[in-house]
Amino acid sequence: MSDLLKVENLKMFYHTSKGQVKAINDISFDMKKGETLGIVGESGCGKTSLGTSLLGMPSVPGKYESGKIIIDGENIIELKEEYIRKNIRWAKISMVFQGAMNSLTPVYTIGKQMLETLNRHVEMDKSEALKLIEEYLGYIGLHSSVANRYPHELSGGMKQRAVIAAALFLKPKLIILDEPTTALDVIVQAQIINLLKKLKKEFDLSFIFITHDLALESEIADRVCVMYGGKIAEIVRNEDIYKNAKHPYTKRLLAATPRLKKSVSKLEFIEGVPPDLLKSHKGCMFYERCKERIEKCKTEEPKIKEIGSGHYCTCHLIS
Ligand SMILES: Nc1ncnc2c1ncn2[C@@H]1O[C@H](COP(=O)(O)OP(=O)(O)OP(=O)(O)O)[C@@H](O)[C@H]1O
Repeated sequence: MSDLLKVENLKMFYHTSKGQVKAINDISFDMKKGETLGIVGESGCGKTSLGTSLLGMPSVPGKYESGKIIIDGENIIELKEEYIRKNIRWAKISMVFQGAMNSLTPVYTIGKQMLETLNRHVEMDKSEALKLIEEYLGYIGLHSSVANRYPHELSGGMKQRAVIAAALFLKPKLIILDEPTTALDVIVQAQIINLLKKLKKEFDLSFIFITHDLALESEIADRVCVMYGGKIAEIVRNEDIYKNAKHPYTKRLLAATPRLKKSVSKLEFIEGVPPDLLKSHKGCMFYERCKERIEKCKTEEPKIKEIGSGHYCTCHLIS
């Protein structure tokens, strides 16, 4: 598989009145075409910030500090907003935002809202656009009449399908899905996961799947990227995560995840709180909460290392 995305030493900070929030702090990884990369981590570790950064639109007051985001040979960070809007966003990389299905405007029909999304990115006459919308509703398993209905007339699963369809319009290569199944019941959650798997095959897609649910990642991801405090703690192949995760934080997250196939006498939790990203940190971000820490972890920041095929870890204890 060839490279689809390469992220090198990416830093994106929010410049707030209280100081800089180091939400993305020196992150590097790459993705192959056709790959699904899961991004997991506790609330506030930078998952959404990574998604919006990759899309070329960190939310205000976020700014790229350094690094590269290379998609199809172009470094998004160096490109002008107008060029990104016309040639990259939605055309090569699109995003289903967290809670998108709940931000559908209640007073417009689904068709009108899809039409607006389409018009924002491509010039097309109305009848052509409506035909395309019908076609895409079909891909995601909804009847074309859904275009004439209002959001309150649809179930959560149907609304989520509609926002996924809008992300597909320009046939991007990579779709970032931010918590796409949160707030849906488990049956609908499974339907959406199956739909994504089907679309992936049909459209030859790659996904970045953001969630705090490790069990869900094991259903869809090829590799799982565990984030902590604006950094990558570990990237591990899905099939290895339960038997070969190495980073103390990944191991603690796994111990805190309910399992169907294995009995767990007691679900653990991770004592302490995630680091304040407004503060400067010297050593490892996980130092305060790590049960395996050594002296070096307090003062020296660990670097990310490849420790196996496609397996990366940022920990002094692992070589
Ligand atoms: N627009 C913003 N302005 C200032 N700080 C922000 C902004 N957006 C996010 N942050 C901060 O950046 C850090 C990373 O936030 P982010 O939303 O990326 O985390 P997350 O892992 O996606 O969290 P969640 O799982 O709760 O969605 C947090 O400390 C958050 O408070």
